[in-house]
Amino acid sequence: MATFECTDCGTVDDDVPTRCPDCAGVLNAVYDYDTIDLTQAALADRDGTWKHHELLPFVPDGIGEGTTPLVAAPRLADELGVGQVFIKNEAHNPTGTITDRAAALVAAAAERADADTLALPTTGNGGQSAAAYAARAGLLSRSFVPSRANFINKAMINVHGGDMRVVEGRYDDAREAYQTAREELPAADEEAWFPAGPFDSPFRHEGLKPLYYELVEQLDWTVPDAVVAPTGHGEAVAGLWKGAREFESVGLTESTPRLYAAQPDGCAPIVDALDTDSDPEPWSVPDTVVGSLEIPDPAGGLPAVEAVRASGGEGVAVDDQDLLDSAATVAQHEGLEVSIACGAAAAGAWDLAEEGAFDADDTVVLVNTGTGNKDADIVRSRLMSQGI
Ligand SMILES: N[C@@H](CCOP(=O)(O)O)C(=O)O
Repeated sequence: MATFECTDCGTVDDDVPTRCPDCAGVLNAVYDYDTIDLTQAALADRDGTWKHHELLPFVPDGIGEGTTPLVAAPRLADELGVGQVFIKNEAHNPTGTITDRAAALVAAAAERADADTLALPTTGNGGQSAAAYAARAGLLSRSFVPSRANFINKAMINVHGGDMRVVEGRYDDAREAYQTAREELPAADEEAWFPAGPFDSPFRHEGLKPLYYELVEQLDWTVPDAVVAPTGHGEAVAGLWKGAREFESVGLTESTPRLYAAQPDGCAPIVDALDTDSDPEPWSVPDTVVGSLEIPDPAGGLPAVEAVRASGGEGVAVDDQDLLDSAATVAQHEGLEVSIACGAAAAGAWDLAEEGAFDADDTVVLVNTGTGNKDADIVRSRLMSQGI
C-alpha cells in the first residue's frame, strides 16, 4: 500500500492527493519496502506493465500502455564504442508517447478522487495522452496547448473529444493560461478538475517507473550501465531513478544505472544545474525545435537533478541540428522512427561517448519517448536543407 510523502516538508497523506496539503510541495508515493516480497520467478509468471502491483498505489485498467520493446541497436553500439546499445521504444504506446504511462495512472487517480476532468498545461503529447485516457475513463479532458504544438497532438486531442485551448506562444504561455483558468474556477468546480500536469500529483512520475522495471527484465535481469533520457520536466528521469532505487530496495537488483539527462541547448535548465552544481533556475530565452522539451521552468527540475546526481550520471546539452541529424541517423542505421526528443538522447550519447563517459563494455539504453511520425516534417525539412 502506498502513502504519499511531501518531498519538501515530509508531510504524509494516505488519501488520493495532488500536491502537499501543507506546503503545496511535490508528493512521492512511498511503500514499506521491507514487507514487499517480489522475486524474479514470481514476476516471470505475470503479464503487463502494471504487474508490479506491490510497487504501485493502484492498478489502472489501461489501454495497452507500456510493455514496450527494448530494441538492440548494434550499429549505434559500434559507433559509440560500447558493448551494447538498446532503445526502449515508447513509440509503441497507444498514442505513441511515454506520457501514456503517466496518463493511465492519473486517470485512475482522478476517478478515485471523484473528479470529472483531467486538466493540464501541455506541450502536446501529455494533452493527447490525457484526452485518450480521459475518454476511456468517461472523464473530460481540458488541455492548454501552446500554438507551436505539434499538429497531430492538437488534432488527436480533438479526435478523443478533449477540450483544447490553444494559447498563442510557447509552453509557459499555456501554463499561465491554465493557472489563470484554475484560479477563476468557481469554488464548487475546483474538485472537479484533477490536475493532470507533470508533478501536479504523485501519479504521473509514479506511472513512468515501470519503464525501468521492464527494461531490467528485458535485459534478463541485468542492470544497464547507463540510461540516456530526453528531459523536459524531468518526469522520465525521476521515474527511472525511483524504479531503479525500488528494484534495489526490494532485492530484485543489486545496483543502479548511471542516468544521463539530455536537453536541447536552447532550453537546458536541468543540464545547466548539473553542470554548475546548483539548483535549476528558469531558462530565460527558451528556443529549440523540440517543443516537447522546451520547458524553461521544469516542474520536476530538482527531483530530476537529484536523481541524475545520485546515479553518478550527468547532463548533456545538444544543438538542434545535431539532434535532428541524430534522429535521422537512428532511422537510417537502426530502422527506428524516433521522436526528435530521442534525437537529443542519441546526440547526447555521441557527445558522452566522445568525452569518455562510457566504458568499452558498457550497456547503454536510450529512451525513445515517442513516435517519429509526429516530427516527420521537422526532420524532413532538415534533410532537405542539406540537399538530401
Ligand atoms: N515528455 C517528453 C519527454 C520526456 O520529458 P520529461 O518531461 O519526462 O522530462 C515528451 O513528450 O517527449
